[in-house]
Amino acid sequence: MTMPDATTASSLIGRPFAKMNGLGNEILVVDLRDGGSVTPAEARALAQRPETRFDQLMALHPGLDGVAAFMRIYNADGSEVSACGNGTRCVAWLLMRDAGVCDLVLETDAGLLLCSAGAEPDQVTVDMGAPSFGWADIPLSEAFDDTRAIELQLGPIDAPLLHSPSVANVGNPHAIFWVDDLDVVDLRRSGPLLENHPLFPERANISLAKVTSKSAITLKVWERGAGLTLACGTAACAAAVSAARTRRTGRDVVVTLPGGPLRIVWREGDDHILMSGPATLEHEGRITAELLDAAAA
Ligand SMILES: N[C@H](CCC[C@H](N)C(=O)O)C(=O)O
Repeated sequence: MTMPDATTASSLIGRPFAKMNGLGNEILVVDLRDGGSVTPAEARALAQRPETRFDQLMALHPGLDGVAAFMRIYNADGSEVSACGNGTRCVAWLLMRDAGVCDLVLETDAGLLLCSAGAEPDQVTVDMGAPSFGWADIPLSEAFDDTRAIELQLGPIDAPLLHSPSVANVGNPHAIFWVDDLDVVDLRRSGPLLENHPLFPERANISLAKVTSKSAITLKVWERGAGLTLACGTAACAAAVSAARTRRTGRDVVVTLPGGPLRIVWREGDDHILMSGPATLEHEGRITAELLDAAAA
């Protein structure tokens, strides 16, 4: 009798998946509400396959009563995180399609996320909850009283290329550098240095943000655990609230990323962040041992 190897014994075999994207941010949704779980090695294997390639994997598990699903979120490097804005829009779009409803609630470690269908068939709005700005909430390894501009710079001490980022936690940690030119540095080189800077004990998502009006920001993002992506929903949220906190913009902005625009409203009153944008289905399928066999490598 041959012993099953890791792939044939995987709880993922046969589970349905949907390959989607949110403004080009590649998302793989795997439905495990009937059981199963994802290991970091399995996530890394699926991230490499053309059929299932992703920046983030959204694993759906049974949620509390009234919740459509509990989401566990994995970056392409296999690290598990607590928020993914584009991925949440994709999951909401898929589950609203399957249930024939116009709104639902999703749950993550970071809390409950109210999702609703937008005016256009591919548009979804997610209430991402309220941001945190305390240095220990980001988290940072040093105390800063004012997290609208912390002491961090890149480049010559007397003429830094990047400096004084705003930081915010919107379910995950973000550092937003304000620039006049989104190409002032090559994020493929400076992104990993900043993502892994000792100031960020849980690493961080790194953005270059250019304010173009009181209601418009353009953004480039180096994502923690995924690298350069075409879009990052939580970075758009972090940039929007940071721009408002520093009086660079109002609280209702369009954030344009390389993959396209997101509308972010930082609501007065409860300080919840409402993120609106598209969710696109590419194809659906089921997980096979072949798709996972890189995990055994
Ligand atoms: N890389 C992020 C998770 C995904 C964020 C992004 N894809 C989004 O749409 O929010 C992190 O490690 O916190």
